[in-house]
Amino acid sequence: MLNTLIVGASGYAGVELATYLNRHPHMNITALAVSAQSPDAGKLLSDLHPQLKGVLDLPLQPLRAAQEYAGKVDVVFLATAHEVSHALAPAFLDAGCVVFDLSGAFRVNDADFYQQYYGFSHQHAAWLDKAVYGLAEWQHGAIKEAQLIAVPGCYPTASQLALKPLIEANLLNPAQWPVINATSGVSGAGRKAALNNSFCEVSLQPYGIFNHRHHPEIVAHLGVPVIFTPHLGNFARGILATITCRLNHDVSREDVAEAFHNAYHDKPLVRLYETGVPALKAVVGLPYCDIGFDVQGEHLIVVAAEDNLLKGAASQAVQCLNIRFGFPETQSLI
Ligand SMILES: NC(=O)C1=CN([C@@H]2O[C@H](COP(=O)(O)OP(=O)(O)OC[C@H]3O[C@@H](n4cnc5c(N)ncnc54)[C@H](OP(=O)(O)O)[C@@H]3O)[C@@H](O)[C@H]2O)C=CC1
Ligand SMILES: CC(=O)N[C@@H](CCC(=O)OP(=O)(O)O)C(=O)O
Repeated sequence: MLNTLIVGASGYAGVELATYLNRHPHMNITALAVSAQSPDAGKLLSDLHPQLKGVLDLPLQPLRAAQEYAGKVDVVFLATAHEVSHALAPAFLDAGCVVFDLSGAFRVNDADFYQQYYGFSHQHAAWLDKAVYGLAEWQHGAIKEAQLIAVPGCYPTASQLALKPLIEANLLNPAQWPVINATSGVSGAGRKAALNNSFCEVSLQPYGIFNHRHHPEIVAHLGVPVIFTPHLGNFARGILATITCRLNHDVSREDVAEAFHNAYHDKPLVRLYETGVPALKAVVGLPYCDIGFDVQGEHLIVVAAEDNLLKGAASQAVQCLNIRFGFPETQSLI
């Protein structure tokens, strides 16, 4: 059994992690933590998230110092804001824990990127260097060796799973950058109340045009330029990405299907559609990324759908845990 701590357990991603890890046969949840000043400290997780009543009635503990858990936990999940993960991860890593960070704090190995897109100066270049990007289907070997796994962002997971097979197979015409239009449910913004994610304010709108922090994350890991425009929709969860690309001359529909098949035929958490394209209802509440496409001449439209809190966050983190420790990849997920 591996002892684990979930930091940020009361949040939207944290409660999903707690649910998966609670039913994982090789994991023991040692503690659930929130901030030292949290108004929820001392409450049961199941008081805040009643779907866990009688299932997981552990209290939320205020996290005063990471060192309190040294020697007591083997694995730490950080489901915390980027700055919080940035501050906490090194202490857990120095104590020998394997850390799965759901934030953006260790995803891109470029210190300037953090100043520009996250508004803080990165202080842990050595850990940034060692961190492995946890895009599970593509990083199996590196994840197995890693002590710090930076779980990808929600939009970057859907976008990269859709585009990477096409890029690897050299099917895309570089003269036209892939155009990613993706819509997320409001849970993508976390559980804290804010005017811009309150019920009456949200309709359907693009945001972060040309400057969302997931754009450089996608480009850094795909290795090709893209146009990325996120949208906020008036539903709770799910991301649907519609991606328009230009194929190289003479690339057929069959070539596209073969590239996806080669990439994912043995990957249980990516589901390919032989015809049609996915809708959110196929993936909400589930740990899959579903991918479908259509071709007209040299034009290709790929659609990828996932639950932002699951394949876009918590289930991918647990998938990475399973890979890291040699458990079946879908253990506790399906
Ligand atoms: N929501 C999503 O779709 C996705 C989220 N992510 C990333 O996952 C992380 C968590 O996101 P999400 O669950 O949405 O966020 P939430 O705002 O819902 O939850 C944040 C959690 O962190 C806790 N917390 C805040 N400050 C501290 C602190 N100093 N020490 C310990 N715990 C703290 C909060 O509790 P309290 O404030 O009471 O202390 C809460 O439990 C973020 O980095 C986010 O970017 C990644 C992919 C998708
Ligand atoms: C709808 C919404 O607000 N989504 C968030 C992205 C989700 C998230 O938490 O960001 P990471 O994946 O980088 O951790 C946003 O656009 O900032």
